[in-house]
Amino acid sequence: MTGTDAPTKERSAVRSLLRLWPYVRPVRTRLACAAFVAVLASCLGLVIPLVLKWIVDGPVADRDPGGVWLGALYLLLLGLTEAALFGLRRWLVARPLAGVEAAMRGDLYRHLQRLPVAFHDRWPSGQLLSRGTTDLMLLRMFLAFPLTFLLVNGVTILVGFVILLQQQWSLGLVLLGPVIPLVMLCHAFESKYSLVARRSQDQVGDLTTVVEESVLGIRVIKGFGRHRSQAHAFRELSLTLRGTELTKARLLAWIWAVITALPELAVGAALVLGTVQVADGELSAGTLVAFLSTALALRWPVESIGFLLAVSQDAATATERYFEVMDAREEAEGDTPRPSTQPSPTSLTPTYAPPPSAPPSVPPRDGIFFDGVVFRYPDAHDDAPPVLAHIDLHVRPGETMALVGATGSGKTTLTTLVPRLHEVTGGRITLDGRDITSIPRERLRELVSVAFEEPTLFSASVGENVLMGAGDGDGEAELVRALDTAQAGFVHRLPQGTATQVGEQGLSLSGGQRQRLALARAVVGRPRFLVLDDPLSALDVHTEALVEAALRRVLADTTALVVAHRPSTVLLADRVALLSDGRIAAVGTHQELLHSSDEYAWLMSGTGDSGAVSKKGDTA
Ligand SMILES: Nc1ncnc2c1ncn2[C@@H]1O[C@H](COP(=O)(O)OP(=O)(O)OP(=O)(O)O)[C@@H](O)[C@H]1O
Repeated sequence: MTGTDAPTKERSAVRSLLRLWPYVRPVRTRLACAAFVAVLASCLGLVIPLVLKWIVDGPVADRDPGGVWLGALYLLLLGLTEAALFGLRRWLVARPLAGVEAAMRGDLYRHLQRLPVAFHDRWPSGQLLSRGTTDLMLLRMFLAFPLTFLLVNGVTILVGFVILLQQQWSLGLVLLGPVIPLVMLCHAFESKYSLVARRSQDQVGDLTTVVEESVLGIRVIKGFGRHRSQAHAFRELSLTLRGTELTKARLLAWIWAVITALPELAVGAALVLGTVQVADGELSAGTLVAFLSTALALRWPVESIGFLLAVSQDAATATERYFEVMDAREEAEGDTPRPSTQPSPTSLTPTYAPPPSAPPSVPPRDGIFFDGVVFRYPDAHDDAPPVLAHIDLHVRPGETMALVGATGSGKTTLTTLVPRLHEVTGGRITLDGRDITSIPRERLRELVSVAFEEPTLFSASVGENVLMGAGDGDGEAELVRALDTAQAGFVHRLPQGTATQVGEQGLSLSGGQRQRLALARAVVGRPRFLVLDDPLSALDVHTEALVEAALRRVLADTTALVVAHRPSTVLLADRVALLSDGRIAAVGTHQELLHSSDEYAWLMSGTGDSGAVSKKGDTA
């Protein structure tokens, strides 16, 4: 989701904001108290003109200095009480609302961790970041200020008009004149502003994505001298955002001007009419002073409505964006369709029909068993053939199977299906005879350990990074063994050994060092099944040979599927499977395949053109 595919139709701000109720519910008493205190403070402000009327018509008219001093004292007390009440309101809301924001952020983070990989493939990370930061901050501000003040100002305006009509109903009616045009204009403003608010918040997300990519890819940018083009992309987006913000400001200026001007005109008309009435002796001077003071006291509550509506729209948009992520379905245990017996949603319409996958008729076997596995990425085009068209493969218990295939043939994709990072579209995978969809995910991911070609390290110590793959009881001894297997002895030469912090994505380590730590993480828990995606690609031949020797010992009691590009990695394996055109084209030992498969021989020789060979239609 980016700014470009944001909803463009009108939506109800109130309905969006009501979705916040479950988070606001626990602090509702405090919020209600704060609102009550604010209404009290605001209405106290309306008593000030009445005291003024008493001073003008009483002590001033009677030339009584003592009375004037008493009036001034009342005014001072009223002002101080009003200020104290507003302070109390702020104290009442500050802590609970920080809690609401933290709870929402916590839920968002937890949910993001549980969303399937397919979701993260689709969503730019900047969009997710901006929802967890800017949008939630907007919501906290909305709950702290505009929500209360929409209520407070509404009540103040209502009470104010009752006082005005009581003081002099004809002048009060003059002030009520602009209400209907103002309501219509506010409605028009809201519908326009909501669209621009959505656009602006999505653009903040896009901008965050560019900044994040620029920081993470700083080496590529510098290496290719791409600062200018990257800066240009950033400037373009930031200018677009600036344009959107200016549109927001223009709309706000327009509604603010209208909301200020119309009541001012009405107050002007009431002043003229009131002066005539005082001159005719129909109205006391004190009443006119009180009337105009009340009208002026209502200026801020009326004028702020434009601003409050705008902030409420921003908050409604932020709520909508927050729940777009929260509504995405998490990885659930038993929700996997059984595509081998039912058609998948995508397979109902495509013009390309994958070969019919036979129902899983073969009895489940021990080890890792791929039975007629079909896979298509959820966002793939309907016409595109599935990445994996029909995979039948059996990795026997304790066996190490190398997976070889041309670039883009689907090797990585196949490895992600075993720990259910993606769900199969058809067929099934069993581990020791048990369908992986019937194994609780947490258990499945304890059974299956993975290491990917692109190793990710977290901002934590080396030890913590490696032990992420360990069971609860594993400690120092397991860590040392895993580091030894992965030939990661270099960590002992780091400044604080295994306690050394490695930076974001392990930036302070070399590619090969990071790969060895990722490998150590994969083997530390002595997993029953191991899935390695070309785990030795960044190592020099000598280190690779050492890692292989150590891995062979680990792999002896583990069932492993290892993606391999190089003969040296293939030699780790008992057998090799060749993946071609979405199927397993051949299975055998390295030597057997070298003789029986041209494509395999070509892939291992590292020369020639893959397309030419793969078109030869190698068979098993
Ligand atoms: N998240 C994704 N969404 C859609 N298509 C994808 C996605 N990831 C990979 N693909 C496509 O699936 C195909 C197989 O990709 P995969 O990464 O599995 O190949 P591979 O055999 O591991 O390649 P390599 O040897 O280069 O690592 C490619 O055509 C790729 O474009």
